[in-house]
Amino acid sequence: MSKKDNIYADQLEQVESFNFDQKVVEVFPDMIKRSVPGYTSIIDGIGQLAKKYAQPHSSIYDLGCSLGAATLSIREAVNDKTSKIIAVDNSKAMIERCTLIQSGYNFAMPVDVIEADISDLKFENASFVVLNFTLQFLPRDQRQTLLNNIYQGMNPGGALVLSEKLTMGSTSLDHNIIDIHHDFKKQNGYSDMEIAQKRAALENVLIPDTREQHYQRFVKAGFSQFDTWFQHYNFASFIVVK
Ligand SMILES: Nc1ncnc2c1ncn2[C@@H]1O[C@H](C[S@+](CC[C@H]([NH3+])C(=O)[O-])CC(=O)[O-])[C@@H](O)[C@H]1O
Ligand SMILES: O=C(O)C(=O)Cc1ccccc1
Repeated sequence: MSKKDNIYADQLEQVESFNFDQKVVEVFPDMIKRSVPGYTSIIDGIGQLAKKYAQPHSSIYDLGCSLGAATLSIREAVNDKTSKIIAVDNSKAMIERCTLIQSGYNFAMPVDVIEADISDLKFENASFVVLNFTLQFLPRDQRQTLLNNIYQGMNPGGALVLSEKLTMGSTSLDHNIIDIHHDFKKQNGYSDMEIAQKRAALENVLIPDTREQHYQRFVKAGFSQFDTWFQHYNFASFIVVK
């Protein structure tokens, strides 16, 4: 059972930039479910999509795996011991906890949990790649290269699932959707102060793109087929097929 997220519940003298440290690990399942509309549906959907796209004798990548929720969903949905999942995160605290969690399950598909920067990876024989709310934390100038690398290492017929917080640009629509997302967080028990302090912590850390920016990157990397398979407010998930 995950502890309740109260990281921003008290007024802080100075709000530091958000990072995935031990404090966040302890509350992460609670934090992400109360903060990301549709998170549980997306995790379930990733398992279903893996059933369609994961190939035997191939590698499946979960990039920015955190505690490995997507990895678990795939391992549960795809009962194949000939393929393997490589779950990667650059937070030591996340990787330690993720390793412990994954070892507690007895699914057929083996899993390697690795502490690394996803920008340093070389992809090989990939059939299914997951970036579930991770690309938004990568510096903007590294995003295209990562997608190119994934495309290069992907087998024909393979697929990428990319989930992201979107921006609608500097528009009144964007302002209204952000307001609605904050109302969602309030309904899930966060106070106005918690919402404001978390927002400040994420400034310049979580940098959202527009749907068009994502679509342009898919085309530039070489992908020909893609669509939005899920969206709840400004949180969307794309399926991108090679
Ligand atoms: N360059 C990087 N290299 C590796 N990991 C990174 C990098 N940058 C950020 N991360 C990692 O990406 C994860 C983002 S959380 C993903 C949720 C998960 N996918 C889930 O399905 O529950 C999303 C969120 O909290 O909004 C964190 O664990 C970071 O350490
Ligand atoms: O909390 C938010 O406002 C978010 O955008 C999502 C989120 C969830 C967990 C860690 C960082 C960001």
